[in-house]
Amino acid sequence: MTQRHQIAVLGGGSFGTVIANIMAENNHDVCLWLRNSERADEINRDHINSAYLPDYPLNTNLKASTDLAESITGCDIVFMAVPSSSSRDVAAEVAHHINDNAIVVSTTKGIEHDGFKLMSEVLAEELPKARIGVLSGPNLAKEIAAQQIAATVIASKDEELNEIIQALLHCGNFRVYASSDVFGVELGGALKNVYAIMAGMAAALGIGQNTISMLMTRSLAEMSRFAVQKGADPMTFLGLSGVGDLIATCSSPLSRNYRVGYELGHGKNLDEIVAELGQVAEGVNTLKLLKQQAEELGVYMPLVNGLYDIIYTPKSINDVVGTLMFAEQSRDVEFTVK
Ligand SMILES: NC(=O)c1ccc[n+]([C@@H]2O[C@H](COP(=O)([O-])OP(=O)(O)OC[C@H]3O[C@@H](n4cnc5c(N)ncnc54)[C@H](O)[C@@H]3O)[C@@H](O)[C@H]2O)c1
Ligand SMILES: O=P(O)(O)OC[C@H](O)CO
Repeated sequence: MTQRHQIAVLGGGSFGTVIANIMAENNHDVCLWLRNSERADEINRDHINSAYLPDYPLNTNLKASTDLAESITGCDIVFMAVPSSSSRDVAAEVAHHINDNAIVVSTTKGIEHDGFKLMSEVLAEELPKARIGVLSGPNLAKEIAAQQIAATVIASKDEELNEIIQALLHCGNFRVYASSDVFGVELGGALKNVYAIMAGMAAALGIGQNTISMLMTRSLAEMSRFAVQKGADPMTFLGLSGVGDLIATCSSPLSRNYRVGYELGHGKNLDEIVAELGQVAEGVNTLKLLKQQAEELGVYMPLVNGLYDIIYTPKSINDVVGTLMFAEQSRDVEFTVK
């Protein structure tokens, strides 16, 4: 018989709710921590999170709480599913209540403003005794909630942690692969959000399949070039957390980042789009950080620069496309060419 774990999932948005529910279905004790007491009451009473996933019935084993101490105390596993802008603050609070050597898994696909830190790095600083992992992959929460088949990656150097998380989340429609490349898995999840904005914008302009293929493939090349410069293994980008998530997010209106791009492509203002979305589109923040970091490292990232120019400078989409198409002739898959 598999061990029954006591688990807290921090963040009651769409992804937090979905993973919490899978683990509750797998017969673990799961508490979803969220700030909104009406939503917590609704989950406990009606077993639904109507604000995020109104058609997704929740397992009656899944409890919700607005009390962080109550949610975490005694847990051996904690999942972080809050936006990157809140991760450090939440982790600092978690530090007061968490068991030594508990497992903490980040699901957040974003980058911290100061120092270009990924969330596992933030967690390691705030929770130095925790065993840390990262969960990332092509995981549009609404598709998982609709019981569509999906897969993800758990990444940690701690092989036992990987095995525990694989067993926790595995079910008939969700499969978990393992990796030891924490940095590569996490970086892929954060970077692809930027290219999803671009893909959404392109979709709004009615582009064809050749153009879509070019955009996605050159996005992967650009991400990989950046990753190599940061010391990451570009091969990880060929997996689910890299190209897999890039395809999902660049192809689906269920992605918030794609939707931001789609509205931009229709001429809407960014601030208005973000306010109307009401959920986190991490790519908006990541774009600025990525452009700055690429400049500091001297990495050539024409797609990132072009998107930045369209959003934050008076340059039009046509100006940027013109610049990209007449850039110096280049090699394909050049990041592997020595
Ligand atoms: N939705 C997906 O398909 C998906 C899949 C995989 C990973 N992710 C990543 O997971 C993270 C969360 O995504 P999501 O889809 O659940 O986002 P979301 O916007 O649906 O939910 C985030 C939740 O966190 C809450 N929150 C924000 N700041 C908080 C704070 N300081 N304390 C407590 N709660 C706070 C928000 O109120 C919201 O309920 C993102 O980084 C995202 O990239 C999302
Ligand atoms: O809705 P998005 O754009 O944050 O994308 C969600 C997930 O990252 C898809 O894997």
